[in-house]
Amino acid sequence: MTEPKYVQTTIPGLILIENFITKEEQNGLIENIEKGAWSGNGIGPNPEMKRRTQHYGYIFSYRHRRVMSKLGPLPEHVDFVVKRMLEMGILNQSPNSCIVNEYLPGQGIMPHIDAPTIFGPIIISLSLKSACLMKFENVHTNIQTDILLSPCSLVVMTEASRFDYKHSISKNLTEQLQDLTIERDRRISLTFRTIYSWNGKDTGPDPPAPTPSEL
Ligand SMILES: O=C(O)CCC(=O)C(=O)O
Ligand SMILES: [Fe+2]
Repeated sequence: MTEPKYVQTTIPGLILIENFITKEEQNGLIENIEKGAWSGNGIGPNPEMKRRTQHYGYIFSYRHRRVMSKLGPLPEHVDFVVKRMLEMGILNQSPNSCIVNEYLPGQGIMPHIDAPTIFGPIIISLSLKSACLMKFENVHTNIQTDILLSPCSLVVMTEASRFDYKHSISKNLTEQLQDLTIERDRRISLTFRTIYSWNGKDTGPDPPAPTPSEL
């Protein structure tokens, strides 16, 4: 089995681990995800989104920029991922939200900071299938840095990388990082977060609306 490997980056607070899961584990996850209910492309709860998503734990509305409802615990097929994150000390508490994103060739995500009023201080993304670049832009200096997200890798945004950098994924069909050329293909990611402004109550008060730049 290929061991998880920590990769050094120049972005403060960013943790990058290649081979966080094996190819077999990736295939098992994809098989389960394909059976799940996709939203987007006209289908609720996020019908306006071109990119398809699946929401585990809580339903998050991108249009309303808030958590809409609680679904329950994360599904069993992601348990081994959470267990490994806890064992490796990446988190000391299980996340209560996981959003699956599907990026077809030509799809990406605009530069944003995940809403700090809604989501906790650690944002984790597990990459499946196609590699892509994630661009980090320092909001104070505007300096941009590309990070390679290879299949089966885990990227963990903490501290400055989580709060002082916007992250984005381009729509480009081909990407270049030094000598490496990436032909973008279908990518699936699982983003693990802790939703803390929801207070664990379905009837709790709405979290404060974040400013557009926060999302
Ligand atoms: O697809 C990813 O790896 C990141 C997704 C993301 O940044 C988000 O949903 O906020
Ligand atoms: Fe994000």
